[in-house]
Amino acid sequence: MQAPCSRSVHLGEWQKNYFAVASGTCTAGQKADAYRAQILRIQYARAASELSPVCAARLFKKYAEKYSSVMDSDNAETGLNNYAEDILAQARSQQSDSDKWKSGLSVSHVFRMQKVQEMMQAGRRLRDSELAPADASAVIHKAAAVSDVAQFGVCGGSADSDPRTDSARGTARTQDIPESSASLKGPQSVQPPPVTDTPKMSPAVSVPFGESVTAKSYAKPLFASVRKEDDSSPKGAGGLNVFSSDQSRFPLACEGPREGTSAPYGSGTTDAHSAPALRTAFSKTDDDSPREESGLPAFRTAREQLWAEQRRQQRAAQRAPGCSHGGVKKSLGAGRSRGIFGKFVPPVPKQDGGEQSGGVPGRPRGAGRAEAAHPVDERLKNLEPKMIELIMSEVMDQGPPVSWDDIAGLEFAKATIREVVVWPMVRPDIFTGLRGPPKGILLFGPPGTGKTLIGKCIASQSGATFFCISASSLTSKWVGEGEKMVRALFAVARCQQPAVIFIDEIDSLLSQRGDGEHESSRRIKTEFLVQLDGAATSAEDRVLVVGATNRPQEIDEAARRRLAKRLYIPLPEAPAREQIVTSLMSRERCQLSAEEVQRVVQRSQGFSGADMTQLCREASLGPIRSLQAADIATVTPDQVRPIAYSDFENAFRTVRPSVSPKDLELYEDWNRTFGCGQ
Ligand SMILES: Nc1ncnc2c1ncn2[C@@H]1O[C@H](COP(=O)(O)OP(=O)(O)OP(=O)(O)O)[C@@H](O)[C@H]1O
Ligand SMILES: [Mg+2]
Repeated sequence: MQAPCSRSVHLGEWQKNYFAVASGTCTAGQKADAYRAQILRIQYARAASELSPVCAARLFKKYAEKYSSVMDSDNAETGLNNYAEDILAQARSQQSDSDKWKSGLSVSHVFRMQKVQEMMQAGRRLRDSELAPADASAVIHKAAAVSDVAQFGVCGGSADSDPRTDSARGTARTQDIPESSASLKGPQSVQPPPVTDTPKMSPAVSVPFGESVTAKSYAKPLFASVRKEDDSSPKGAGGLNVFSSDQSRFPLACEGPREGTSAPYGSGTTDAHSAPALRTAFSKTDDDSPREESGLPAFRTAREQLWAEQRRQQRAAQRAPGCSHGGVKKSLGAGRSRGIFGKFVPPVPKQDGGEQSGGVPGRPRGAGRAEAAHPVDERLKNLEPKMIELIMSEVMDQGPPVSWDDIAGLEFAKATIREVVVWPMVRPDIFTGLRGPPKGILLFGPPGTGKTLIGKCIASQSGATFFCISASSLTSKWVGEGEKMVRALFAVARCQQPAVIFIDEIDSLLSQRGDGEHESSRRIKTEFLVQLDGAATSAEDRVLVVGATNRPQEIDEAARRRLAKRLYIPLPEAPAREQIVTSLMSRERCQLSAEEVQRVVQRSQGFSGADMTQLCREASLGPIRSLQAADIATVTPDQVRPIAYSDFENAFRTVRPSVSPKDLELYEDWNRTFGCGQ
């Protein structure tokens, strides 16, 4: 035994199996285990394209023969002499490679079986009297796996011999059998009986599982013209495990086409083992099940069964070119409904609607125009449908609308965004040439100042198709697919234009390139820059990228250049803080006077918008905290007192500004250096 071409694959297992078999101490069952494991490994390696078809075919043939020689051998010491069907059934139910071979047979229980006892007696009678035919009508059931009977030389035993001791002598004992009872020998040592109508008893022949079969039916010629003798024993003829080593006795077999040469793993030169000639006596069926010409199912060896299954798999693989050989093709996305050869479903629903249109649920607001009948865009044809679906369902905006008034302060930023985003979308005919909108905007500033809020507002107000994606999800959520995702994102956006792609935390996507950078994130960044550069877009494309970050200094200079409009989103000024407090308190029961509101605004100098929101939350809990714990369960909302200034005073004790003056200085520096503000 030798390792397959790809030595790195399962090398340890190969070696283990090799030593197990070569040691000479392992049993036939262990050998069968080892060979079977090798065959499986060859199949796996082939399916994973780790082996060439030629190499796989050669190895498969080799190990199939070895396996078969153990399976089909009637030698008690070197073979299992089991039935092919049973062996394969057990092989199929194997859970994993490490499962050990477990034969359904055991010496102890087989010889206790009544029918086996009857057969043994019949065999002894036969031997003693050298008589023929007759009366032995041993009925064998599935549980009686008879092959071992022959293996243990039952036929050759004397009346008083112990079958267990006989078994040790095995084949040698069978040589004592007189010629007249040649058919009683085990498989491969049996000569086909002459065609005769005289039924002969052959108690030791192998019988298929299932139907009860009278022994007399086994004396019939096997692979020539088989006559069904008894309707009550339909499998009688098919159950014979009789093979001749001298196949010239079967002219049909030799003259028929040599199927072995067309077998997928055939090497072109076939011998009696690799291309079982007897099979040619079978009329071929679609499923490769050998059937006798009488139409009855025929016996086939483990080797034949393996060949047939290989052929079937091969044909199935040819019918479905997307499938790998005998394996499961890995695909992107767990719940993928279509394979790569599945019908392409355009992301843009056609007007006639329906499933076939490829309509994607969860259409966003502001994408109405895109629903007009678009032909399938050429630019989407190279993209994976899964990616497109992901973008349509997960990336496109969903959520409550945000208006410009909901954003306190930030007047310059809001005006700029209106100019850059909204107007060009309303009047694309005016915003052309030099007046054309920038391809990218960067919103930068301390945390919690409303950058994401602005993104949501753009989504609601721009009327453009809005794509919102967190850069971190590109690098973590769609691991390994981020690059494709970026490409798909821009392609879909171009098809749905005017479109705005909002990328939150863009610094994690476009951070400075460095040595320690992960390969996948470097690829994502490169792809993003290519797309952002407009290399893949035309000048008329109305796709705007809006990035938001609170770490602008980490952004790669190449990316910075492409995000031409860089807007500083600062901490809210006093009027903005007042607006936030007033807006939030207007939704609650609050008794703050105008003067108290001003006091709150003054005390909250240096707070971000998010800090202001947190302050108001904390203050709103004041009335609840003043309740007795026991009252919480029974109090009605009306009984909760309004929010008072004292609650804000308490809140100031716990809520502090989240942005330090030092950090603020950095932002302002960066704004002075790279910002586009006043
Ligand atoms: N200008 C603002 N007007 C009204 N509310 C604001 C404003 N700025 C921040 N907020 C409040 O703070 C919350 C957080 O704001 P947002 O998520 O937009 O901050 P951000 O700038 O994106 O922060 P980060 O940089 O940490 O992502 C908002 O949900 C909102 O309640
Ligand atoms: Mg944010």
